[in-house]
Amino acid sequence: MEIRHDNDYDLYFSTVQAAFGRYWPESAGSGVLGAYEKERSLVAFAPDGKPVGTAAAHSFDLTLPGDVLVPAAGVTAVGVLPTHRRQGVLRAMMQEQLADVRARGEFLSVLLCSEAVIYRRFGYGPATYTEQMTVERHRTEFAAPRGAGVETGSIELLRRVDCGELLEEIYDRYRRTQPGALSRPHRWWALGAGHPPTGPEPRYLAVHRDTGGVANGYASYLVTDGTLTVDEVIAVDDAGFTALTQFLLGHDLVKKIEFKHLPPGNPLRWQLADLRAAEPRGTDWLWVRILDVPRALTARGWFTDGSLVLDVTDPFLDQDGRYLLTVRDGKAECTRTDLAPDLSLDVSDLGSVYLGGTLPSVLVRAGHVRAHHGEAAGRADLLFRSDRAPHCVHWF
Ligand SMILES: CC(=O)SCCNC(=O)CCNC(=O)[C@H](O)C(C)(C)COP(=O)(O)OP(=O)(O)OC[C@H]1O[C@@H](n2cnc3c(N)ncnc32)[C@H](O)[C@@H]1OP(=O)(O)O
Repeated sequence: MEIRHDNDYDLYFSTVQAAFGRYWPESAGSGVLGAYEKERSLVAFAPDGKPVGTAAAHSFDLTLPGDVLVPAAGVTAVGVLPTHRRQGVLRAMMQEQLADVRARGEFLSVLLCSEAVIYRRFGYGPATYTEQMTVERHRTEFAAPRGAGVETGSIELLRRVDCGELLEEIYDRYRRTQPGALSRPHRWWALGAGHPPTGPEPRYLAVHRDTGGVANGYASYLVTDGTLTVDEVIAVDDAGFTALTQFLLGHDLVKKIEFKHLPPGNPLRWQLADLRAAEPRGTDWLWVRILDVPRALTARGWFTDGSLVLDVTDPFLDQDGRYLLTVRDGKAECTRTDLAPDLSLDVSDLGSVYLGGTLPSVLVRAGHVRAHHGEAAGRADLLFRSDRAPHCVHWF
């Protein structure tokens, strides 16, 4: 099998379509597939020269805990023709792609997976989670606010087509302080790539402005058949989030409001008079693959002093290693060590805990991670925590 880089769009696009068995309406050069980066598109060819698989990557910035922005490969469009599955095509493409990511100097790769059983073997672990929430209109009464978050700004209603670059600017401010968020390059907005509100589908946009008139949040929504569906609520602070959710929940002539993407730990349920009116349903979202343990661990911000010895296995890249992680005053050092380990874990589990969205102790209790003494899991929980729950709304 041969894997070629730098493929023409038509070859790449037609192979992705065949692998997924779909005809997407988007024509060449538009939508999420149009956002492809030629030099990062891989196509696998069978010995007879037929293209049988694809894997591509977008160049994103990922926000780490501590408001640190780092480049990350956003893996996408992975597919193998149904006639050539379970013959190692994906495995070969993953090897090639991770080597390419590393050659570019990136130490993180991220993806959204179609099935949760595929990517752990390649070193990816679920690292951010997202919540859906449905609230019936007649149960949307807010509890009387007492403290912070009381809103005095304003909301303007716009159509998607009238927003210009306003959403892009708000999103960019928001994602810089939200761990787990990905950049949405300008090209994506221009191409209408990704899910609403990036895409061209008709949407209403509630844009929030603070008391000084500065736009600092938006919510994208549409009403169909009595349901108001909210694609995303993006706000740079809690006051904006509260004002936008209050606006959406107060919409007349709808039976229910469905939030598709809320960050774990958001305050909405607690703001309703009826706590049970909004039961969250969670799912995994962004999966993280660490390619260079010391670089990854020293890049993020830390919030508790301490140290841990981590025995990390990485069978896919054949690069096991034992590391001493020492955190002082928000900064980490990470060096190879021969000291006895506190935790033994696969690199996919390190990816899961990296952004602070998965507790190491849960992975210990699940039997994924081995704790070598009674204090190890608790110490890891404290150390890996983030300043806020990681969340990613970007679809790619
Ligand atoms: C980031 C994204 O783009 S997510 C989108 C992923 N793509 C899809 O879901 C499209 C439909 N599916 C496909 O195209 C293919 O089935 C793929 C890409 C998922 C797998 O491609 P294949 O070439 O068949 O995988 P390959 O033969 O290399 O298998 C590698 C390993 O993964 C396992 N595996 C692959 N796909 C699956 C699956 N869907 N479920 C469970 N195990 C799987 C194989 O059994 C094999 O296991 P092993 O490590 O024990 O040997």
